[in-house]
Amino acid sequence: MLKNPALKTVHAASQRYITRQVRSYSRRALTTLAFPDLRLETTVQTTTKHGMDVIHDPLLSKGTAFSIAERERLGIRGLVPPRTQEMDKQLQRIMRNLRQSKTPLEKFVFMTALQDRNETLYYRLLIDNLEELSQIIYTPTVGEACLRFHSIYRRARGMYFSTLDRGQMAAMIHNWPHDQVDVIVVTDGSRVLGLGDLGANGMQIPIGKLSLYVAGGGIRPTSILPVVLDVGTNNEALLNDPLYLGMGHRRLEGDEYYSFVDEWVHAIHTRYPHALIQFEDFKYPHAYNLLNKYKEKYCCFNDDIQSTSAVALAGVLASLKARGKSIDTLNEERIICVGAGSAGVGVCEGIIDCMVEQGKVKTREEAYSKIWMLDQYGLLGNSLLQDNDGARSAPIGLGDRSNLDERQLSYLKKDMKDRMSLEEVVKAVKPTVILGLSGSPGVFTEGAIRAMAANVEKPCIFPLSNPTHQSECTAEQAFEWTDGRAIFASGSPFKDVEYKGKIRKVNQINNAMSFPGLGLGITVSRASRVTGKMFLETAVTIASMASEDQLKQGILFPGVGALRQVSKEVATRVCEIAHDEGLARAPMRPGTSLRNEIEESMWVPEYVPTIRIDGHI
Ligand SMILES: O=C([O-])CC(=O)C(=O)O
Ligand SMILES: [Mg+2]
Repeated sequence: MLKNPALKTVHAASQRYITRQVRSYSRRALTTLAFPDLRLETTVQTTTKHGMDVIHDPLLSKGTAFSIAERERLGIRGLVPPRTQEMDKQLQRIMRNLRQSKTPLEKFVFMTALQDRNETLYYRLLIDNLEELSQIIYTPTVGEACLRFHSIYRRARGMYFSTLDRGQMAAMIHNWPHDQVDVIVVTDGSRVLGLGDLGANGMQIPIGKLSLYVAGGGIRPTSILPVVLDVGTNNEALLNDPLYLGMGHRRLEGDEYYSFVDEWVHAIHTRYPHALIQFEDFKYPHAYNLLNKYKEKYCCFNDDIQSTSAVALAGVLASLKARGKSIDTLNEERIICVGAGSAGVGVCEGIIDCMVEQGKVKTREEAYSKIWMLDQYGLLGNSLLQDNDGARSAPIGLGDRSNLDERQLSYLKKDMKDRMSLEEVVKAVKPTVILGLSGSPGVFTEGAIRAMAANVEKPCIFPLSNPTHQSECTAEQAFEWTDGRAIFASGSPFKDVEYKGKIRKVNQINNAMSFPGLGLGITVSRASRVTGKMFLETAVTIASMASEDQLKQGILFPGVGALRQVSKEVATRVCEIAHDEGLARAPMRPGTSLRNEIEESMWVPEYVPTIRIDGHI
């Protein structure tokens, strides 16, 4: 066992037993002068590396925090400044430097550099300042980092599978240095947030999502894998940019595209059969087609469709409570959804599933009748009733309803004119909730929101597109146009708003609230599939987290700062479901509660003594 390369030993161990106990070393070894920092019960990490290789490995490095004994053992004496600095001092220094960076993008580059040097410190900093720093390494700044990926690129992270690699993927996957991978986030960069096709620049999204898996869901940093499937890009600016780092051809489509993804999924499955695959930022309809193709065969889900849906549903359910209603009255809501892509359709399907599950609608069709969907041309309505006054109808050749698929057509309102504007639909429908998943900033117009507020006491206004500048309206607008009565939630963070002398609370409905906990539950239970029930219950769990007092103030659930607590609850529920549905492959440890098991399995960034293994101990 000691002959194994050290990291291999650590990674092959189960999620729970992250590092080995010193107990497994002989007492003789422990009494030697090389181990004065260890006691019998100390947890250690082991490595075969030595000298500069230890300092330059971000998974092993402690920067200035190596103890004298470690410096001796690892051959790094003299290679770092003499004073051993504890983590809290390092954190002070890093935070001071970070705050000196002027722009969010500079902060992003700073954080990436820290992650590349010392992952333990990076995650400690992130966990201690989640609210502030998630806005840098994740939405909204990650959007800007994707736009500039090819100019801020410094150091390799994650894996790229490109059209050059067809036929080679099953071999290539072995280039990844870790034997245990629990969570993979993969994108083809075709619809990055609300920013469109960014090709291989989309890599920052899987990296950012996985940082939240570690910081918010306690997944081990060695067990994550960010992936870009570079099938080309249709983004002209990138195609014409000589510094672009992705493939310089147009996107594969049709069979070529699907067989490319197929090869990758099979390659992944051969090396990492237990890993959870999260599909991220795939454009419509690829997102749905891939999900349908793989969800019954592999442990996978689509974040934009399913976890956005879970958090949006959680938001709507919590808003019912905030309006003094019971959460099982969802069928009484009138919901407008602006956006008919993967996120819009996904969110609405989650709401429909929940209405059906609550049993208050007789048929699925009845549930569809509670949601009015608009795309970029307006309401999905009856084109025979289309108003052809020119101003409102789309130019010839655009807005052709014949390309709507079955899923979108379920929302088509046969008794209403096609392409009605949002304001017209609001006046006709008197919605209680309005959802924005359009990627079109400003589509929640003043007229539409004022018309909504004229009919309901507490209008729920949820502009969910990301990043911030793609939001359908701002928090200030929502409160101003509703005379401060709105229950407001956005996809990207906004600050609370002072309106008429009172602070109005904003909420963030971002899938970040759900996927880390879901991934943790799947990892601990080793669930073989991700099911609809898991998402439904994730929503109900999140919706039950705000106190009565918070609900009264318009707070729907705790924010990103409380992500670890939220993840613990979500993971516990997901584990229970995995066991109930017969999908769990990890046995329950006798005598432990699921919640304890989840808690114990969450990785905590702290320095543990490092031991060099060279076969002599
Ligand atoms: O990344 C985010 O902030 C949420 C998300 O998945 C998206 O907007 O595509
Ligand atoms: Mg996404």
